[in-house]
Amino acid sequence: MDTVLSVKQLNGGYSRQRPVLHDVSFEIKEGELVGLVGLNGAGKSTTIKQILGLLTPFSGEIRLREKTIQEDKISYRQKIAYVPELPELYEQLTLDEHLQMTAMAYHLDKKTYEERSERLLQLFHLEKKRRWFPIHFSKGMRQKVMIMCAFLVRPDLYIVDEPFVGLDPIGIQSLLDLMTEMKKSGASILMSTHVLATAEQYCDRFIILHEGRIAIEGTLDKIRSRFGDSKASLHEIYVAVARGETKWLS
Ligand SMILES: Nc1ncnc2c1ncn2[C@@H]1O[C@H](COP(=O)(O)OP(=O)(O)OP(=O)(O)O)[C@@H](O)[C@H]1O
Repeated sequence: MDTVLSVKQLNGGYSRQRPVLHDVSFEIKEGELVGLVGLNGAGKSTTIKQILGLLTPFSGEIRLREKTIQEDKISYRQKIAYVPELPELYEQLTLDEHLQMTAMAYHLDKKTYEERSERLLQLFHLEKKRRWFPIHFSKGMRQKVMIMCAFLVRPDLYIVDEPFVGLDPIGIQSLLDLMTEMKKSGASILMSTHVLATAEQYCDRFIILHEGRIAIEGTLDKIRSRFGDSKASLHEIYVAVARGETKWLS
């Protein structure tokens, strides 16, 4: 499978005097769902901001389909869809208008837009709310709008930041089903989450960040074998390592 995202020896953060990320390297291939895991402040959101191009690496590089953001900013950005942890909607646009604006930004044709948006509206049970403004939405409904916008465009890479907090069980399952479907069609997904039991079921691989460095990376089987317990859950391994009860495994 081709590599979609390549992060090499990334040092980054908000000020050069106090970098947050230290020598972070990983790849995501086509069709992979990779879980980005770590305690509060470990550097997950900072990693995501670096990939999105909201922060510039102090050193190292990030390539999406072999190109850095500097080489072609527009095409780089169009290959990514981002679902933020906190929904950011335009208060003056209806749900329909959010979807239309996304379709325009990503140059979707009318037929594709109509087919995909209908399906997403049904899946997230929001068909009746298409003319509503965000002020009338609950937090979970706002989150669903962001998810629908991301899945409307079908990019090479989805970046999903903590999707499981705030969604109802049907919303969570719909999102998991969509991610599985997109993976099958070759899309790559980087998902940051604290909900390790769900991550364990759905992610192909994990990147565990601790204090801005990759502490462990690999499939659950690989992580279990390094931990020395073939039945341990990701949660158990992560808690033991983060509490310093066992040494880091990489
Ligand atoms: N805007 C900012 N300016 C300066 N430092 C920041 C900023 N945002 C985060 N940091 C620092 O960067 C480090 C990593 O934070 P980050 O938000 O990447 O963690 P996280 O793993 O996403 O945590 P959480 O699980 O709490 O969302 C922390 O030490 C934090 O204080």
